[in-house]
Amino acid sequence: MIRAHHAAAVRAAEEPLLAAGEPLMASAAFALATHVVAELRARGRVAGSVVLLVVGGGNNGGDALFAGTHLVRRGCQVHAALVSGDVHPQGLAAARAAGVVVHRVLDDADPAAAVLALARRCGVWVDAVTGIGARGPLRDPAAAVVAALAQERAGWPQEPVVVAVDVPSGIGVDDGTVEGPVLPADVTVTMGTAKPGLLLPPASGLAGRVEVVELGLDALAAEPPAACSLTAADVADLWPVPGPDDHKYTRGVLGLAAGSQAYPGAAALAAAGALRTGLGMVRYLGPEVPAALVRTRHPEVVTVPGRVQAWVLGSGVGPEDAARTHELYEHLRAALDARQPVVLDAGALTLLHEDDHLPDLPATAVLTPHAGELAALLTARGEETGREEVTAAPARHARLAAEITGATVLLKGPTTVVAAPDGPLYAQHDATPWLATAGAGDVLAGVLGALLAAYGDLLAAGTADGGGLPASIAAVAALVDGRAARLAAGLPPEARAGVPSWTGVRGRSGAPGWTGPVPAGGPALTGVPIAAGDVAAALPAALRTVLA
Ligand SMILES: NC(=O)C1=CN([C@@H]2O[C@H](COP(=O)(O)OP(=O)(O)OC[C@H]3O[C@@H](n4cnc5c(N)ncnc54)[C@H](O)[C@@H]3O)[C@@H](O)[C@H]2O)[C@@H](O)CC1
Ligand SMILES: Nc1ncnc2c1ncn2[C@@H]1O[C@H](COP(=O)(O)OP(=O)(O)O)[C@@H](O)[C@H]1O
Ligand SMILES: [K+]
Repeated sequence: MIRAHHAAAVRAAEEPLLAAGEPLMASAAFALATHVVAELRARGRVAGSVVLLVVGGGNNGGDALFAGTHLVRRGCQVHAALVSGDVHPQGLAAARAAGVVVHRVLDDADPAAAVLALARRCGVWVDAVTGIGARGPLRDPAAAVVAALAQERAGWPQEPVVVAVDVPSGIGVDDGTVEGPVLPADVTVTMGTAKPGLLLPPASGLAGRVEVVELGLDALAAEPPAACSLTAADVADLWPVPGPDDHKYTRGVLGLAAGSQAYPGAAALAAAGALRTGLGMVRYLGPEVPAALVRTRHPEVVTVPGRVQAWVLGSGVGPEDAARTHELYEHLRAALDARQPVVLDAGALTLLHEDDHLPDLPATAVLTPHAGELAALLTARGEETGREEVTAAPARHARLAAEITGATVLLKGPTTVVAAPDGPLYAQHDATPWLATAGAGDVLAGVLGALLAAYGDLLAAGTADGGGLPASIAAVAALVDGRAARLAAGLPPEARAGVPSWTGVRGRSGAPGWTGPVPAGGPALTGVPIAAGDVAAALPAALRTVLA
């Protein structure tokens, strides 16, 4: 699990160490320099490379200035552009003494142009404008400098190498929002622990590879993270594996009330996802057209009522289908009365648009909206919200919906965000954009429902919030579903797997003095198109990569 903590928690954990005289900044700076050197070495050579430090007014800039002293010793030519009038004094003195060339760009009529002219000669840009001390989006002059660098880099996406210190300056460190200019990083070297903004979208998309520098912030180990991302090892911990005494009822029975006369396919896709996740039985309840399709495609599925341990409700049900929506309502009431976990997808989400006919939901109810559905739900419940607002701040809106309804919310999108009314946020970036295809959500609902069914008796017997278990189950479902999508698309199972491959050193045309690294190129893996059924079919292969 990658754990991320809020800025305030990091400060609190640093306090006793700083009071005891621990040289945290020296450690941070050395680690930063080591990572810059590693990036340079991976791309060619270290000595002779030209490095730009973009230095702000706090300790984040201090990290970079001290790192600069190490880089000079490794033979780099290091320039520091000071974008604040008041930078870390000891860091500045040490940098000067070591031979870092200091540029007071604020004395220039156009600081952004001055930094840009300098940057064009440098193969590595170290973004040390702000870290956890940032308040709001970047302000000028730092904002103008960062905007100019970001624009320059957009034209040369593979050069220079951008290394962000702690976080890419300008992101919402605690919530992952991006409300002003940010320079996208190739690597973020983050101090002590990850920060939520490195995991949560949209800011997570600007962080590149994240390297966590161990600073011995022991106090954080005892605290629940503010946000986290599960990894393959967490799947192995949570995935239900049958023992010798298990039978189909102990393995879990999923009640599936999905699909309709108009959208029968959703029933078959959700069943496919559930069956390949592993459970005792899928029991399908619905009209004859989808029921017949499910029986044909999946003869294992039972289509008569009976005992279940969890439900998937609503995939493939349109809000105009009043009769089917009423059936969903009856299933939901019964599930809540029996304390059974339940997935509310698509048409079942509209049941929550009014709050006077249902009790507050428990966290064992998991909502699976995409951004549009979440915006509609929030608006119906008195929080006027558009789809774009959800996309700009997914974590905040998922949490809000969880607080309003009491349920756990799995918000679908490029990064899946899971929020319960309290506890950590989960951010899973395991899939591929090829997954954005009709029916993919139905498969995911089936995967999630099957996992909840396997944990059904435990969740029904436990506390109403399931002790945070429903949120971690939802994150695991997104992870495995995302991996299956990647494998189906012909991609390696891990998203963001390691450093992109770069080799060689060449000069940058029109950039005299350029001595930095340049990527060898070669097309990135794009993968191939997939249909939702392919994702379900790839689930066993995806599980082989995590349960072996
Ligand atoms: N406390 C410590 O000794 C350690 C701190 N560390 C580093 O120090 C950083 C935190 O340092 P600080 O608390 O000094 O804060 P930062 O350096 O993150 O930010 C504070 C500076 O940014 C400016 N600033 C704030 N908001 C701004 C905005 N919106 N636009 C433009 N400028 C803005 C402030 O005026 C101030 O100069 C961490 O992110 C980490 O990089 C590490 O060296 C580990 C040890
Ligand atoms: N850009 C993207 N990158 C990766 N995954 C995506 C992206 N956009 C959507 N997804 C995923 O694709 C699936 C689409 O589900 P959904 O929108 O419910 O489709 P449907 O309702 O047709 O089944 C979800 O798992 C979602 O998280
Ligand atoms: K930074």
